[in-house]
Amino acid sequence: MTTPVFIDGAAGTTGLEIVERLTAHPHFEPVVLDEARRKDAHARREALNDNPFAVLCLPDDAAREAVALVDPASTTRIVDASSAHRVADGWTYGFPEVIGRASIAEATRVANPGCYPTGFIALVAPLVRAELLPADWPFTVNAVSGYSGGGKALIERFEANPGIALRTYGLTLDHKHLPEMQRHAGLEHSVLFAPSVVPAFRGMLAEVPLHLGAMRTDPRAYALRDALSEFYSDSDVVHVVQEDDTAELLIDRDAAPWDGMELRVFGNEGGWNARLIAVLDNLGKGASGAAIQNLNLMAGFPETASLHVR
Ligand SMILES: NC(=O)C1=CN([C@@H]2O[C@H](COP(=O)(O)OP(=O)(O)OC[C@H]3O[C@@H](n4cnc5c(N)ncnc54)[C@H](OP(=O)(O)O)[C@@H]3O)[C@@H](O)[C@H]2O)C=CC1
Ligand SMILES: CC(=O)N[C@@H](CCC(=O)OP(=O)(O)O)C(=O)O
Repeated sequence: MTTPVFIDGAAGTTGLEIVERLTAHPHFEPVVLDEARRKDAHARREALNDNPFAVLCLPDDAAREAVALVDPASTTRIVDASSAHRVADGWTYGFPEVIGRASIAEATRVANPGCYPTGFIALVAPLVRAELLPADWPFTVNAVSGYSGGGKALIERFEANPGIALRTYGLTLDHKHLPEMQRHAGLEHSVLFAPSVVPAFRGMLAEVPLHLGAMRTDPRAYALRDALSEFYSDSDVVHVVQEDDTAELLIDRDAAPWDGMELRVFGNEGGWNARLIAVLDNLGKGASGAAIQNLNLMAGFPETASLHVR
């Protein structure tokens, strides 16, 4: 006996990966609408109300519309992969390691984190909570994503233009991920965010460079690594790399799907300056993998069932 999960937006980039993971899942089965009905409001309303779980893999406006289609008396529990509800009242932020697994387990409305915020919040939230980094610090995050991060439109653009070697964007400094980064990392100020896209299908590096010597909390790089390591010690998804002597980090053009995340802390001699770097798959822990992890916790199944964790 498997538990049905309706995927609204199953034909999209994130939706397809969720269907793939749920098809291989021992306890869930994906429910999708056929091509003729996948945007039909009546068919979607029925599927949204008649299944115990629904995952929204839609643009923000369509995700809000989907939530409005759910009858207030319906028992359907929702995971929204869009950015529509990540700082909204009544929604639980779907980052089990940071928010707490119990909060996800009992939630009826879960907002999946954005891919870039997943890396940033994973690095910064535990260190701010431990008062190693000041909550009022002017944080910067530099990040690189595979082009699937922009959904079908950006995939088409990159695949039609193989000459693009790098695209930096967010140049108006008002990226839609700023509110969730500030809120869920527990910061007093908005983050300065510099995202770029490279010609690899999937993959992501999110980096927070820090002048530790200028902070009143006066931490050292090794202390940050130790604190992160302790914080994630019970996670089978997030892994903190110890004693890091890696000279470079690469994004592969043809990487396989991956639902884990690695956190790395590099420091100069003396540990006065640091580069905190999260390595993840924008479509894995940054989207579909996180959605499955949240569904597993909500349904009481093993947290990593059907996840690609190594
Ligand atoms: N790609 C990523 O790495 C990540 C994406 N997300 C979020 O997940 C959501 C989906 O993104 P992504 O999969 O990349 O986007 P895509 O553009 O690849 O897919 C979106 C899908 O939604 C469908 N759709 C649009 N409007 C409706 C509607 N009214 N009813 C039913 N279906 C509709 C689209 O249909 P059609 O095929 O006809 O266009 C498309 O299939 C977005 O909110 C995105 O921000 C979150 C984290 C990471
Ligand atoms: C490369 C690229 O375009 N990335 C997307 C974010 C992808 C993601 O995290 O999705 P959400 O917006 O739902 O959070 C962007 O910058 O808007």
